[in-house]
Amino acid sequence: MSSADHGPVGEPGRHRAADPTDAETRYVGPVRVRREQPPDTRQTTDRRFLEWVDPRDNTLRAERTMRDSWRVLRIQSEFVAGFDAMSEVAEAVTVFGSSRIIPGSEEFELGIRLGWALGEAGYAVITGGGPGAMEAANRGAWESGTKSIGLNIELPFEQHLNEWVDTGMHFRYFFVRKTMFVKYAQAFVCLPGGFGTLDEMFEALTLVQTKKVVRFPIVLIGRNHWSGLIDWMRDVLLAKRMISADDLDLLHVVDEPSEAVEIIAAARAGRADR
Ligand SMILES: CC(C)=CCNc1ncnc2c1ncn2[C@@H]1O[C@H](COP(=O)(O)O)[C@@H](O)[C@H]1O
Repeated sequence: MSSADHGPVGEPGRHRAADPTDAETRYVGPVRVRREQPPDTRQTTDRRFLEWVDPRDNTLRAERTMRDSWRVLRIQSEFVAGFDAMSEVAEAVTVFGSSRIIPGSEEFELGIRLGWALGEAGYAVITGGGPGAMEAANRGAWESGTKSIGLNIELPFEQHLNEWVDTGMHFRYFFVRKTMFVKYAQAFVCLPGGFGTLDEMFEALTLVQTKKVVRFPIVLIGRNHWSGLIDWMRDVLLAKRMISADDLDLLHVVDEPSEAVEIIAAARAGRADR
């Protein structure tokens, strides 16, 4: 190869990464990218997808139309890869919970015990694959010997699948990943958590309330953490008739993993009686 293939010899900066092991590597979906300008780490696929474009600007509008068409294919491929990866999952429970709790804390231990109890009862455990409660539940699942699944998401900062995942996927689109959480699980268990956990809990709740999924228990573990929210639902939402009394029964609040497993097993028995 001539030096012309590499650009002018001696041009400042051109040959700095001569040792290929020095080049930084990142993944854009299935594509490995090296030797580039640092990516704008705030730019995730979801963010670009949801970004507003002024349709009165003809150039931008034409670009958006083309980009969105390609995007549909990428979204499709993410669904296909997800369906393939999950096709052998039999009975499973999805566990949500704070990404911020730390190993050694009481809540982390609770997550481990939950993953373990679900595994012992014969369920695979699905989580968001990240740190905190997700890692704890995956760890308990792994240690029990059951399938330990992590469905990770691209976020504006670097993401790792926790080390206790045996089947892992990395999604670019939030809504594709959310479909997987519901489609392959027979129940949701929420450990204490923040906005992400609440989002996942309310999504499940509306799916059950509108009967998009049936006989699908949603168990909240940690009375201390959840009781204020339940009280607010009763005192405000129910009092104003924005929900009905049965809607409150869709949430089971418990303290112990074994109670969660009992509720899930009872729903399984109900499904078997159908
Ligand atoms: C240290 C840190 C913030 C890492 C974030 N890394 C994450 N990786 C994977 N899933 C996540 C992450 N953060 C939030 N989630 C999703 O949102 C929920 C937790 O959100 P939160 O921490 O409660 O609001 C999890 O159940 C998970 O499905």
